[in-house]
Amino acid sequence: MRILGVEGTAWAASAALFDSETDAVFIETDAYQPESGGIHPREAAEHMSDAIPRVIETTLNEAAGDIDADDRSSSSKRVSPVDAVAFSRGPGLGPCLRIVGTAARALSQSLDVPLVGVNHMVAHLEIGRQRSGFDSPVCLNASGANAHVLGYRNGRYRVLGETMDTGVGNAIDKFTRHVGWSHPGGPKVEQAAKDGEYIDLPYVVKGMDFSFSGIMSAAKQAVDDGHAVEDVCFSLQENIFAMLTEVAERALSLTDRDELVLGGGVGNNARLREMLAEMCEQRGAEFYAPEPRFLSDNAGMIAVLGAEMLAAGDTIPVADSAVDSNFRPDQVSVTWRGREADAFRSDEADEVRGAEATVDIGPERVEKCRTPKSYRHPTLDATLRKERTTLEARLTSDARRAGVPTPVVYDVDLAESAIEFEHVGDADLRDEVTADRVRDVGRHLGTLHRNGIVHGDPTTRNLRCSADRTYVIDFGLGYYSDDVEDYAMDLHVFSQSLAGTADDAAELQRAFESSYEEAGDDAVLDQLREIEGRGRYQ
Ligand SMILES: C[C@@H](O)[C@H](NC(=O)OP(=O)(O)OC[C@H]1O[C@@H](n2cnc3c(N)ncnc32)[C@H](O)[C@@H]1O)C(=O)O
Ligand SMILES: Nc1ncnc2c1ncn2[C@@H]1O[C@H](COP(=O)(O)OP(=O)(O)OP(=O)(O)O)[C@@H](O)[C@H]1O
Ligand SMILES: [Fe+2]
Repeated sequence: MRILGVEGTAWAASAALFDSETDAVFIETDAYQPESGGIHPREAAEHMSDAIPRVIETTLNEAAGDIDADDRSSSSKRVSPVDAVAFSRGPGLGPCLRIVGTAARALSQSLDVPLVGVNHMVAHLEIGRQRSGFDSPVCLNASGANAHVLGYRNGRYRVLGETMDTGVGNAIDKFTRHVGWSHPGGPKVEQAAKDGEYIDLPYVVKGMDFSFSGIMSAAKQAVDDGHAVEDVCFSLQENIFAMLTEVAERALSLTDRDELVLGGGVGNNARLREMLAEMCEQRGAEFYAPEPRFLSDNAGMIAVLGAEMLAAGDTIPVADSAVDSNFRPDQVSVTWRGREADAFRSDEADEVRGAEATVDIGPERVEKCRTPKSYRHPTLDATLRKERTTLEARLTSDARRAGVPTPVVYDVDLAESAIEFEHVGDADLRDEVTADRVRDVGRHLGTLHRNGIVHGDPTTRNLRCSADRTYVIDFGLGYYSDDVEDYAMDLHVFSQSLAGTADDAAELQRAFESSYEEAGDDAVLDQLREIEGRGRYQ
C-alpha cells in the first residue's frame, strides 16, 4: 500500500510518500519563514498556495518513478501512483488548512483513490508508537501550538493533561520575539541555554495540566530587569521541560503504563529528551523519541497514520471532509487500534512508587518520601520537594478539620521531605470506582472549596476507598484560594483522570457533578464548562 500524505496546518508545506510494504517514507517539505515576528496566518496561507502544488508534484514524481515501467505499459487503464491521499484536517490555521484540504480533495478525485482525513495531533503521537513498536504508550505532544499528555482508553486518545494557555513552542517563540530573535525561537533558546545559569522562575503544574503564562511573563521581565539572556533561556528550559516531564510521569503513574513516546517540534530539544529519558529510566519505563524529520511538522506522519486508517477502512467522502481548526485529539474515534481496556495492578504492595514519591506501606502507618528527581535542576528540585511536603502536611490536617476524611499526619521530616501518615482505605479509587464513591468525591471537593482549600491533584489515584468511606490523600499540589477558577481546575483534573482510568467515565462524571452541585457552588460548575470549552490553539 502506498499513501500520499499532505500537511499544511501552519508553517510546513509538506508532502510524503509512505510505502507500507517497505516501511520507507519519502518527505518533501517547504518551510514558511516569516520575515519578521511570528507566523502571520495570511502569509502562511500564501506560502501554502505556492508551495503545496510543488511538494505534491515532487512526491508524485517519486511515486511514479517507483512504479515498474511494465505495470504502466501492460495496462491500458491508468495506474494511480498511490492507493490513497491522506491530509491534515486540523487543528491548525484555518486559511492554511483550507488550501491543503482543497488540494487533497482534488488529488483524490483526479487519481480516483480514497481520501483519508487525519488529525494532526494524533499523527504526532502515532508516528512514535508506530516507529517504537510500543504497545500502549503514554504520549507527550510538545509542539508549537499545543502541549498535552494522552493515553489510549476505550477507542480514544484521552487527554490526561494539557496546557491551560499557549502551546509550548509558541510560548518559547513569544519570549524570543520579545528579545528580538527571529522565528522559530526554540532552537535559539536551546543554543543560548548552553551558557546559562539557573535563576528562579515560576513553575505551574495542576494535576497533569500546566500553564506557561506566568513563567513567560516572568522571563520577559527578567530580561528587561537586566538578567543575562542566557541565564533566562537556561532557566526557562529547566522549568518548562521539568513541568512536561513531571506531568508525563504523573500520567505513567496514573495509568500504570511503562512506555512513553514524544512528539512535536519541541521534541527536537535535546534537554527535553534528556529529562524524559532520565525520568523513564529511573522508573523502569521505556522512552522513545522519533527521528527529527518525524518530530517537526511533516507529511510523513500524516501518510503513516493515513495507511493505518486506510487499512481499517477509515476513509472519508469528499462531501464530509471539511477541515476543523480546533480538531481535538480526543474527538477522533480510533478505528485502527483494538478496544483493549487495560486492567490495573490492583493488589496492594508494600512499597508504592507514585509519580512524586516513594510510599512505604505498613498495616497501620505509611511513610511517604519525596526523593530527589535527578532530571530536575537541583535548586528547583529542592524547592519543590520542601514546599510540597510542607503544604501536604498542613492541608491534610486542615482538610480533616473541615470534615473531609484524610489520613492523620503523625510526623513530618522536612530535611528528608518525608511524612508519616495513618494508613487509610483498602484500595485506590482507580481500582474500585463506583458511582457512590464518585459522589463522595463530589461532596468532599465541595467541602474543601467552601473552606478555601484547593486539592490541586484530585485524580482517581489520590482518593482511597474502604467499605464505608472515601478518603482524600496527596495534597502535595494543594494551596489556599478563593478563586472559582482554581476550584473548577480541581473538577477538571478529576474529570480527566476519570476519562483516563474508568470505563463508564461519562456516567460517573454526571454522578460526580450532581453531588458537587449539592455541596458546592454552581459558579464552579459554570467555570468548569468554560475551561472545557477553552480554545487552546493559540
Ligand atoms: C497545529 C500545528 O500546526 C502545530 N505545529 C507546530 O507547531 O509545529 P511543530 O513543528 O510541531 O513545532 C514547532 C515549534 O517547535 C519549536 N522547536 C523546534 N526546535 C526546537 C528546539 N530545538 N527546542 C525548542 N523548541 C523547538 C519551534 O520553536 C516551534 O515553536 C502543532 O502541532 O501544534
Ligand atoms: N495514607 C495512605 N494510606 C494508604 N495508602 C496510601 C496512603 N498514602 C499513599 N498511599 C498509596 O500510595 C500511592 C502513592 O501515594 P501518593 O499519591 O501520596 O504519592 P505520589 O507520589 O504523590 O503519587 P502521584 O503523584 O502519582 O499521585 C497512593 O496511590 C496509595 O495507593
Ligand atoms: Fe505539529
